[in-house]
Amino acid sequence: MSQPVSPPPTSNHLETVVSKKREFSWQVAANLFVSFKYAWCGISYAFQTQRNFRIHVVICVVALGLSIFLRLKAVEIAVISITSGLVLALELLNTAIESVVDLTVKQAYHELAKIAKDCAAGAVLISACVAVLVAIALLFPPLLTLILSAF
Ligand SMILES: Nc1ncnc2c1ncn2[C@@H]1O[C@H](COP(=O)(O)OP(=O)(O)OP(=O)(O)O)[C@@H](O)[C@H]1O
Repeated sequence: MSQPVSPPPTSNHLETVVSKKREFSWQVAANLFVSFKYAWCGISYAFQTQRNFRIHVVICVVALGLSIFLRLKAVEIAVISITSGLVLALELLNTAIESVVDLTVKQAYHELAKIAKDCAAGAVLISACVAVLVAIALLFPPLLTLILSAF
């Protein structure tokens, strides 16, 4: 049994949505500086409320600090920065998705809410595993050399 599907939007409908300058938004940032302020609010919220985000921030700072201390090549520091930044960015998106899901279903159980949250958490997990592998591959050899040279 096929489910009823709504017809695709007409080009006229799309023009209406696009031309009305985000009429569904409660507020739109007035300028670039205000946009940065809201972005910082999001980062600050995640840091205060998400234990995993705090852990990832600490690990990223340690990894970047070590890569500078161990005088890694610029390209290696860039790779560690990219993988670290990806973890933090996905953690923020995970928090955003959690909030939207909670806003939508509140405390009710819904299979689609579970899929959305589980997939968002999975994205963070994959990026974190890749970041750890990259950090081990790039930091471990010079770290081992440094430790062995101390004895
Ligand atoms: N409304 C819901 N309906 C169905 N399952 C839910 C719902 N809310 C949460 N869950 C399940 O509980 C799990 C944990 O929910 P939570 O909101 O803490 O997300 P989380 O991704 O684990 O959070 P964090 O990233 O902070 O650890 C989700 O991954 C999901 O499997």
